[in-house]
Amino acid sequence: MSEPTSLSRASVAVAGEACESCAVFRAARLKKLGVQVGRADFVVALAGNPNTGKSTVFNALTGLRQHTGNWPGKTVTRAEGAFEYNGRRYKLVDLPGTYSLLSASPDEQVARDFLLFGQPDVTVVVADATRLERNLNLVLQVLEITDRAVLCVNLLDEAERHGIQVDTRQLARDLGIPVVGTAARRGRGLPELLQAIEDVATGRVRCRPFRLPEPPPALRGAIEDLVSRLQRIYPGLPNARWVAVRLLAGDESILNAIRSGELAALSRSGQTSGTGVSAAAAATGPT
Ligand SMILES: Nc1nc2c(ncn2[C@@H]2O[C@H](COP(=O)(O)OP(=O)(O)OP(=O)(O)O)[C@@H](O)[C@H]2O)c(=O)[nH]1
Ligand SMILES: [Mg+2]
Repeated sequence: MSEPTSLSRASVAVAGEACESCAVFRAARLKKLGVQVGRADFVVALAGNPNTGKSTVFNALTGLRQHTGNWPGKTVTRAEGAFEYNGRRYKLVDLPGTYSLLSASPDEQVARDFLLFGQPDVTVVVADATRLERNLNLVLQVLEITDRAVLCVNLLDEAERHGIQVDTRQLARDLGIPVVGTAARRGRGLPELLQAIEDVATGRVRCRPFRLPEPPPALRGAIEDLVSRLQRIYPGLPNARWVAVRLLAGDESILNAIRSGELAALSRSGQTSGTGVSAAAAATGPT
C-alpha cells in the first residue's frame, strides 16, 4: 500500500530496467487462463453493488467475455474463470451485484451464499468511486464475515470527471484492508489489484478489518448459545455466527434453508467448491 505510483513503476520499465516491483513487470506475470480453472491455489470472489465493473475486472483478468453493460443486474448467476499470477493459479468467481448480504432477490442470494459459504480465500469488493458511501455498506458487511478482503475502488476515471478524488490510502487505514484505485475498462490499476490479491492470498499482507462494535452482553450471550447449537447440529458450517444473527433477526431465507435441509448439505460439503444455498454454478466460456 505504500508502493510507488503506477507512473513511476511504468517509467522504470520503459527505461528497460524491469524490476519485480514495477507494474509492467507484474502485469507480464499475468496469464489469462479463461475457463481452464483446474486445480487452483486460491479462490477469489468478486463482489460489489450492481454495475460497479465486477465483470469488467473478471474479463480483464481471465480473458473471458462475461456480459457487461451500463445497467445493473446483468450478471445473474455465478461465473468462474482462472488466471495465473507469479506462478500461482487463481480461480476467479464473478458474482451478481448485491447491495447487501441481507438482500433476498434470487441473484443477490447467489452472491450472498458464495461469500458466506463458498469460503473464498480473498474477497475483492468492487466499488463505484462515484458512489462510495453507498457502496461501503456492503464492504462493512463483508468485513464482518472475512479477514481477507481487498477493496477495488473502480470507475476512478468517472469520479475524476466529476471532480471526485478518493483517498485510497486513508480508506485502507480506516478499513484495515488493501484498497486499490482502478479504471478497469482501460486496465488502469489492475497490476496493483493483482498484487493486492496476491499479498492477501499468500498472507504477505495481514488484514485488520474494521468491525462494528460488539453487541450488548445479553445479545452476545444469545448469539453464542445459538452458534454452539448450530455447530453441534451442522459441524463445519462456515460463518455460523452470521447464521445465528440472521436467525435471531427472523430471516426467512435462512429459516427456509434449515427447513429444506440446504444448511445441512452446506455443512456436510464444507462448501470449498462454493455451490451456495441457492446458487447454480455457471462456467462461462468465451462468447
Ligand atoms: N468509465 C468506466 N466505465 C467502466 C469501468 N469499469 C467498468 N465500466 C463500465 O461500467 C459498466 C458496468 O460494468 P460491468 O462490468 O458490467 O459491471 P458489473 O459490476 O459486473 O455489473 P452487474 O453484473 O450488473 O452487477 C459497463 O458499461 C462497463 O464498460 C471503468 O473503470 N470506467
Ligand atoms: Mg457483472
